[in-house]
Amino acid sequence: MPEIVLVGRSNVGKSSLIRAITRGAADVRVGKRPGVTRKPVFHELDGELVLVDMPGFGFMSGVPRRYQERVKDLIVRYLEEKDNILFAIHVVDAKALPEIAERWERRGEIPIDREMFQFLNEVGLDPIVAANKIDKIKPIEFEEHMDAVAEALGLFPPWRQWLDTLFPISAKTGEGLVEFLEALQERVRKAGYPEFARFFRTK
Ligand SMILES: Nc1nc2c(ncn2[C@@H]2O[C@H](COP(=O)(O)OP(=O)(O)OP(=O)(O)O)[C@@H](O)[C@H]2O)c(=O)[nH]1
Ligand SMILES: [Mg+2]
Repeated sequence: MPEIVLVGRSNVGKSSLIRAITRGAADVRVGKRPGVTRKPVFHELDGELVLVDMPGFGFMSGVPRRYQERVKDLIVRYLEEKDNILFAIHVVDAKALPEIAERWERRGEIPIDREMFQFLNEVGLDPIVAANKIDKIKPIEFEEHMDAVAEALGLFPPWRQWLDTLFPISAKTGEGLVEFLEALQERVRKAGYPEFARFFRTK
């Protein structure tokens, strides 16, 4: 069965986003603590398309580094080996990402989200980015903040150059959800499955 895979750091809202885009049709566990989703979770839509909720990668407080490494390896191997993935949804915490990326860069490291985003592009998974939790960003800071989100992913600002790739959204308030659903419809059509657009109806 064709798959759409959701990847992202722990606690960014991957499970919440699945719940939002399927409007409760998928039974999804959402957690207060990072690391709630520990294995890929498969949500079948009408026995035709699978949404795959991957475990979160990156730092999680209270979780051994060994485990974090294993999760990252599992995700990379999964994405490399499967040939039925239509595209990937890369979920980021739009509020937290700029500061996290800056911390990595100050240490002379490549931010893990930039690395993942590049990897998804390299393996041809045509990633679409859900910049989640925008309800936590002050409206007056929104444009500048989204530029920083783009930059953290290695996309040159202004972020509005990337309107077909980067989608500000809140799984909590539903802001940006319609635009994101429309983009998913477009993506499944482009991938050769126009009939799957019905899974992403805007109402
Ligand atoms: N304010 C706000 N909180 C959100 C949003 N989306 C998710 N959350 C909260 O963020 C926390 C993590 O959400 P999950 O959906 O479990 O995140 P996840 O990416 O699946 O996490 P893992 O399974 O640990 O990788 C929960 O407390 C959610 O309620 C959002 O758009 N805005
Ligand atoms: Mg989860």
